[in-house]
Amino acid sequence: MKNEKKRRFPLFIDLADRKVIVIGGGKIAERRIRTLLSFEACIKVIAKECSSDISQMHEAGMIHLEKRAYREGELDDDAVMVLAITDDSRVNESVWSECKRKNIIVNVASNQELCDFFFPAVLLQDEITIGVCGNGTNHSEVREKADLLRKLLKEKTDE
Ligand SMILES: C[C@@]1(CC(=O)O)c2cc3[nH]c(cc4nc(cc5[nH]c(cc(n2)[C@H]1CCC(=O)O)[C@@](C)(CC(=O)O)[C@@H]5CCC(=O)O)C(CC(=O)O)=C4CCC(=O)O)c(CCC(=O)O)c3CC(=O)O
Ligand SMILES: NC(=O)C1=CN([C@@H]2O[C@H](COP(=O)(O)OP(=O)(O)OC[C@H]3O[C@@H](n4cnc5c(N)ncnc54)[C@H](O)[C@@H]3O)[C@@H](O)[C@H]2O)C=CC1
Repeated sequence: MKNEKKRRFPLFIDLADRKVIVIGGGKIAERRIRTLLSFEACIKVIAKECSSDISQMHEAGMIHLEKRAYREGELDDDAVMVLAITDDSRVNESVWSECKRKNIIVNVASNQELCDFFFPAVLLQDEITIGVCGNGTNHSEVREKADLLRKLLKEKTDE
């Protein structure tokens, strides 16, 4: 089966108080940090520049932010996962190499081949968590389906 046709198996992990490192502080990083905060992860962000919302999260004590470039070799061994989300694919690839050496699970937003796991669209309702993920061929469709499910769940709750 060709790689792009492969289905991805959903795993549900306890992230409470566990260290997740995010390299990059732009649009995608912000969206994913918001999601991770719902799971009480201990989030460390390393980014040259970052969105004002990410700065505010740091000031409010919700995350730990280091505003600087990623330094090869710096990733903490006790991280449960690392997200490489800079707009420089070479930087993302060097984050990937370090994670491989240190056996840390890594997601590289710019390269599906370098993802140990994929970041799903996440829907939360009471005690239920729903993760939506495609096979990597149509990201917009994943977003549309997730939004449709969000709408349906909201309608059910409002009934
Ligand atoms: C494979 C995956 C790997 C990973 O885990 O990173 C990946 C990869 C890539 N996405 C790209 C683009 C877009 N992604 C979105 C949206 C989402 N993408 C998400 C996940 C994933 N994206 C992983 C599994 C996805 C799957 O199953 O298909 C979601 C679910 C979660 C999240 O991101 O939070 C989120 C919906 C969130 C929600 O609704 O809640 C949109 C639409 C939008 O933003 O409106 C666009 C623009 C439209 C387009 O380009 O199609 C690019 C090209 C980048 C470039 O060209 O620079 C790559 C790189 C590549 O394909 O190699
Ligand atoms: N998987 C997905 O859903 C999607 C993935 N992407 C990928 O994610 C990447 C990031 O997208 P956006 O967040 O929109 O980009 P952006 O331009 O908003 O943010 C990039 C961030 O990377 C930081 N950065 C750059 N070099 C750095 C370094 N050496 N060390 C630390 N931080 C550094 C910048 O300071 C900035 O905070 C895109 O280039 C693309 O490859 C883009 C769209 C969707």
